[in-house]
Amino acid sequence: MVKWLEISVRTPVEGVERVSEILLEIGTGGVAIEDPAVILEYAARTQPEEWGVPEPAADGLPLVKGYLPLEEGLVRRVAELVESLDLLALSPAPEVSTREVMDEDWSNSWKAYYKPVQVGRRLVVKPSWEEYHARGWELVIEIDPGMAFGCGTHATTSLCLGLLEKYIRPGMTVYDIGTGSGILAVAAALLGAGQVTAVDIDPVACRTAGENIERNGVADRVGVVQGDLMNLLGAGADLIVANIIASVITGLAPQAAGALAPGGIFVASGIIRERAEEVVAAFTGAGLTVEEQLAEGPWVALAGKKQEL
Ligand SMILES: C[S@@+](CC[C@H](N)C(=O)[O-])C[C@H]1O[C@@H](n2cnc3c(N)ncnc32)[C@H](O)[C@@H]1O
Repeated sequence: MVKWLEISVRTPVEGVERVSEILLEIGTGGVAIEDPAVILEYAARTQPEEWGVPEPAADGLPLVKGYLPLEEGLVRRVAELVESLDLLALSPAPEVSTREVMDEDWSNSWKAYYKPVQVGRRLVVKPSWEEYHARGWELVIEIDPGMAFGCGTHATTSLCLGLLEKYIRPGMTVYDIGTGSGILAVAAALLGAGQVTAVDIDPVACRTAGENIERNGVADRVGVVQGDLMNLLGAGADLIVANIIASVITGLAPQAAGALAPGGIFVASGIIRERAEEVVAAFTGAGLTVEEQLAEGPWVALAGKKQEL
C-alpha cells in the first residue's frame, strides 16, 4: 500500500489559486480545495442531516490539499513549498500542516461529504456507494473519485456540468482536458456526445477516469489519454472543456481556439474571480467570443465560441 504525505495549506480566499499552482509545481499532480462556505452551501441544498457537516474552521478559510508520495526529495519539495508561500505575502499568511496517509485514508475521507446532488436541470451526480432512484428525465453520473479530483460537489465542476448541459449537442466531438475523476467526460457522453477524449497529466486520475467511464457504460464513446494538455488537442473539436486553473486556461486558449471547428465552444473553469478578466482577454485574443460567464462563490466559468464560417 502506497504511503503519501498529505499537505494541507490554509489560505485566504485570494490565495487559493496561487497555492494550488505552487502545490502542482512541487509535484502533487492534483489538488483538492476544501472551502467551508461551499461545503455548507451544498449541505444546505441537499439533506444536511445526512452530511455530518463539520464545524467550519474558526477562521472560515479554505484549505488546499495536495499529496506527495513518501519518497526521496520530499523534504526539499516541502521546503520549496514553504519558500514559495512566503513570497506570496498573503495576510493572514498561509499555514502548512502535513500528515502521513495511506491510499485508503485518502479515498475514504471524501466519502463523508459526498451524497447524490442534482446539477443543472437533468444531471445527478451520485457516489458509487449511494442509492439513488432516478426520475425519468434525469441522467445519473455514477462516480467514485478515488484519489482524483471531481466528485461533482466543487463549484468549478458543477459550473462546467451546467454549461455542458447547455452546449452539448448529439454527436459532438468533445475533449475534456484535466479530466480528474472523468466526471465531465462521462457527463458529455450521457448528454449525447458522439466521441469524447478525456486527458489528464496524472496517471492516477487517468486510471480513476477509466474506471468511472466503464462504470457508466460509456466506454464505447469515451477514451482516456494520459499526457500534457498542450500536446493532445486534435483538430475539429466541437467542444473543449477544461477545469484547471486560470494560468493554464490562459495558455490553453489559443490552442483550444485552433483545435475547435467553426462555431465550436470552449468551456473553461477553475478560474478564481480576481483573474477572470485576464482569461476573458485571452479568449478574445484567441478569437473566441465569450458567450457566457457564470460565477459561484469565488469561482468563475466561461463559455467562449469560435466564429462560425
Ligand atoms: C480541478 S481538476 C478537474 C477534474 C474534473 N475535470 C472536474 O471538473 O471535476 C484538474 C485536473 O487537471 C489535471 N491537470 C493539471 N494540469 C494538467 C495539464 N497540463 N495537462 C493535463 N491535465 C492537467 C490535474 O491532474 C487534475 O486532475
